[in-house]
Order: sequence, then C-alpha cells, then structure tokens
Amino acid sequence: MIEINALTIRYGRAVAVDDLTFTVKPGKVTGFLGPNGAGKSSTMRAVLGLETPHGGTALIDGRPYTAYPRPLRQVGALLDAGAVHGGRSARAHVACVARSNGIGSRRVTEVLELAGLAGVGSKRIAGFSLGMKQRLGIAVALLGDPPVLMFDEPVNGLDPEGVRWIRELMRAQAAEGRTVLVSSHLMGEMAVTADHVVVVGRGRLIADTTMTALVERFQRGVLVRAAEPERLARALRAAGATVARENDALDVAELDPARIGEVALAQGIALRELTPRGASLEEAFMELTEGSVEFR
Ligand SMILES: Nc1ncnc2c1ncn2[C@@H]1O[C@H](COP(=O)(O)OP(=O)(O)OP(=O)(O)O)[C@@H](O)[C@H]1O
Repeated sequence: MIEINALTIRYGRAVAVDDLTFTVKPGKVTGFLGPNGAGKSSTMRAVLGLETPHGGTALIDGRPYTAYPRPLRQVGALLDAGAVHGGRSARAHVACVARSNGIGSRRVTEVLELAGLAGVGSKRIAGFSLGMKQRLGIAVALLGDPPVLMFDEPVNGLDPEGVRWIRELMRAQAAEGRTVLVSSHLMGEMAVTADHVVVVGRGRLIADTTMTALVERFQRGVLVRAAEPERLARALRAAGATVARENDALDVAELDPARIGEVALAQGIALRELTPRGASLEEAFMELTEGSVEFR
C-alpha cells in the first residue's frame, strides 16, 4: 500500500504538489492521471525518497522508502527509462542493480525473460530503442519481486504491441495482489488498464474514484432512433424520461437503454438505434482538469 498524506513539494516558490492525500491499495491497478506539470512525477519521486517534502508524508506499507534496508524488495519503480548507462549491456545493468540489493543472477535471467529482453541481454543499452529501454526499466523494477510497483508514463514511446504487453503485465501484477500505481496523461489508456483513478491538477487532488464511477459520471444520455419518434417521446416522458428532439432522433436522459427498449416494445414501436452516449474519456479528463492545466 502507498499512503500519500498531506504531501507538499515546492521548487523555489512554485508549488508542485499541494497538500495531496490519497491511498493506493493492493490488488488493483491505480491510474495516476493529470495534465503535464500536475505533480505526478514529483509525488512518485517523494515515494522513492528522491524528494524531501516540505510537508506531509509518502509511505510504503507504513514506512518511508529510506527505512527499508533492501528497498528494491519493497518497491519497484520505473521513473525515467532514459536514465541508464548506455555503455553497459542490458544484462550487466540489471546484474549491477541486483548485486547492490543482494539479489542473485538467476533472478536477473528471470526478469530479462519477463521483460522480453532475453535475446538482447548482451547488447549495449546505447543501441536500444526507447521501447527497449522501457522494458529494461521494467526488468529492474521487477527484480526484487516487490509488493509495490510504480510506473511513470510507461507506455511513452511504445508501439501498440508494447503498450499491450505493459498493460497485461500491470494487470497480472495487480491480480497477484501487488499494489500498482501508474501515471499517465492519457485517459483512454487508463480506461483499459486501471481499476481505480487518482486525478491531479496543479498538485491538487481532483478525483479519487473507481474507473467505472468516473465513466458513469460522464455518461450523457441515450440517442434513440425509432419508427414513430413523436409517439415514443410521449411514452418515454410518461415513463419519467427527459426527451429532446435531435433532427430525426431523440436524446433521452434519466432512463437507461433497457427501460427505453421496454417502453418502445410496450408501444409496439420499432427501434432503429439505441446508443448510450458518454463524453469521450479524453473530454471527461479535459472537463475534470479544466483550470488546472499549467501552460494554456
Ligand atoms: N527539479 C525541478 N525544479 C523546478 N521545478 C520543477 C522540478 N521538477 C518539477 N518541477 C515543476 O513542478 C511541477 C510538477 O512537475 P511534475 O514533473 O511532478 O509533474 P507531472 O505531473 O509529472 O508532469 P508530466 O506529465 O509533464 O511529467 C511542474 O510545474 C514542474 O515544472
């Protein structure tokens, strides 16, 4: 479990994280969403003891990162995939991190395989694509078999196959009972990956909710096309719906698609279309974080 409590981080006079409080629970993937500069990386760095907060705490299973003698066994993180020594081979890089955490070479082979890098273990990192560096960063994160995992924008630079691979890996890790926190500024990607979302803007908490609830919150009514729109509109209103005419279609609110279908059936009116309308997830995200985008 990761517990962020009243966390505040400043750079000079700029406030990057502002009295932020949320908990990341085990057994699910939690998406950490926010526009550029919202404070996601700063928060994750604080969890890893790389930032000294000006206020509040960031704890892993009740203790700060620095209190763990073998931190890699407690939390695995991918922050900046580019920050690796290019002259080394992939295997040498992972082995070096393993040694400093008392982890044996068998596990090095295992994580290289897990990350799909077994075939390029002896190749120099300098020749790696961004996607391969992401995989390497993930291999290191998994090294200590930690109960807590954190990934900062892990899909950046990945091709669709790589994106799917990371998504499945995160879901599998969560299904094993681990705590998984993954940051992104792409709502669409989170919708298919995360069970829970924490949304931040300008360092402040905007939403802390299940993905399902977030999607429902932005549900917009149902588009209905029918053989006799006027008669159907009357029947739907009588059943409690709010109905607006939209050219040859109806925009129906406050009645779910199943009920609309039943009303139409009871009236003997053929339905031609019944489409639940959501704001697109990206629209929902823009709406949520409006006013908290840094560079507008
Ligand atoms: N080392 C630093 N020195 C000065 N300001 C910084 C530093 N690191 C971050 N900031 C500022 O703090 C704020 C939060 O940055 P942070 O990188 O945590 O946001 P983020 O949500 O991760 O953004 P992104 O999606 O762009 O990575 C931004 O305004 C950023 O410019």
